[in-house]
Amino acid sequence: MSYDYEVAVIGCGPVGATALALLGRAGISAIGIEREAATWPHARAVHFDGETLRTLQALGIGERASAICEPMTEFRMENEEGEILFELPTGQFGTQAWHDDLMFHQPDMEALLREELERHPNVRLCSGRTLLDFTQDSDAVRCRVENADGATEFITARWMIACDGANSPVRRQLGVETEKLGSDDPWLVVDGLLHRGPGLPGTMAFLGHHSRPGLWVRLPGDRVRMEFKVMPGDDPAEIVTRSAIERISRGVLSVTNFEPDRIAIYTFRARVAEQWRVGNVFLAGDAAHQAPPLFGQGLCAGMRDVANLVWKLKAVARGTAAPALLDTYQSERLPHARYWVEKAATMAHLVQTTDPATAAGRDAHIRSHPQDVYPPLPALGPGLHAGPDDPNAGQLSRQPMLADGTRLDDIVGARFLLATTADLFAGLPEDRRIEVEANPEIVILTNPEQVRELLTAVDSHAVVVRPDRYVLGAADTATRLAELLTMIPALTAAPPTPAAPVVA
Ligand SMILES: O=C(O)CCc1cccc(O)c1
Repeated sequence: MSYDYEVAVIGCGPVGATALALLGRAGISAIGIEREAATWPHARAVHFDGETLRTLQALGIGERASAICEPMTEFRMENEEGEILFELPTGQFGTQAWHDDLMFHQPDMEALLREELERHPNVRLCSGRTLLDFTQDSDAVRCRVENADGATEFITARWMIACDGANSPVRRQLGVETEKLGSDDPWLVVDGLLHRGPGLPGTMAFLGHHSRPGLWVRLPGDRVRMEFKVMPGDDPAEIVTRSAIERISRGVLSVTNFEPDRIAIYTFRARVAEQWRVGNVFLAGDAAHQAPPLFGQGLCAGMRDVANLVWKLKAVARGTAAPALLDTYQSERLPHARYWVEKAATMAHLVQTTDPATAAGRDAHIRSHPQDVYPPLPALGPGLHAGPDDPNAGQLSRQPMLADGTRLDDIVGARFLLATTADLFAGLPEDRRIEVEANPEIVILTNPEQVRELLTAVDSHAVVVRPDRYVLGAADTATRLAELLTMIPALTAAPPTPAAPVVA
């Protein structure tokens, strides 16, 4: 079977563009089909975590992305009376060798991603084209696409990644249902420039005001975002006026000091698609999961989706892994994303209570359990790792920053990493050692400066990390390490069988 491209990416917002850029780096031929002729001029997402920066680093744009972000400096929650219920430390370089929390203006970030796409001749972004429908068989997906001039054409691809948003036409055509995890609540989102006036302190505040719950977010430059719960009795036409915004922001966004560029009512939703893979079609980003913006994980989760998927597509396309590896996309990513959707829905429920007695109970609980506020990072669901018996398996690995300022991923690239003590590696059977050393998909590091932090984190003498930076497993004996290595597809895959794509 021949096809025009190995991958068709439907929808090229930040998640789709990242998928295309990762495919570009991986040398996989891909087309992006984007309905809009130009990128949206307004922000939707505003927050990346350190893991996302690591994905951008893998694209070679980590520093440039970081330069257009502002680190979060303070994250707190206050109640109706202005009492601070929790304040989380922010602003530090974390385990990913980037700031843990970074705020950005989405149009700037999308421009950077699109610029990156230009560098890859194997990927092509087609804007102003709409996927009308598609069919698939076991070999390929056939897309019927409408061009800007109204003409239709057919594009075939071995796989499709649908990054086509919360309303995902692809998900609908597949008949995939979504699981609802919280209530649907209308909120007013206000974005703009705060030219004069201090705004609220810090970068991120959950305003647990039972009279009108809200969020405060400071963005790079003069940009700010505030979100307010729409209350019973609000007049939808009045609530979006500048004087209403001055009133409900308690004067923070006043008519004279604040210039809005987006005022919209949107619905906080918590949803997870029940199936993320149907044949050769994969759902990613908002097509697969939607969370209220508490914890700012919506886009981060979408970036994780495509970071998880693309290295697997490459391995299967190049014959270094069996096609069954692609089944681990849903099994690993769905529970992980669901965790964040559930946590965000729970936090949204707590923040937006409008009953004073319930709010008082919430405040008392947070005062006595401040450590419960920020959820610990989840592990991947079952898949290509040694969990659940190995507590490190399926967890995000750390990224050491070396003494000369090099980030370790820049040495590892998009490969498996075996970080180990020299002694443990020497204990492997010789034929296994030679095989691992000869495999171009695996980097072996034994230099103590490079591996110390990784080994300390897993409290072991060896750790295997996947190309998406998740831990495959840790080992303390040569026998266990040899077992772990058998899980690396490139060491066990059958010989390649893929048909060569015909690049249009
Ligand atoms: O309101 C938004 O869109 C994001 C809010 C946000 C950003 C970063 C961290 C966080 O907890 C919430």
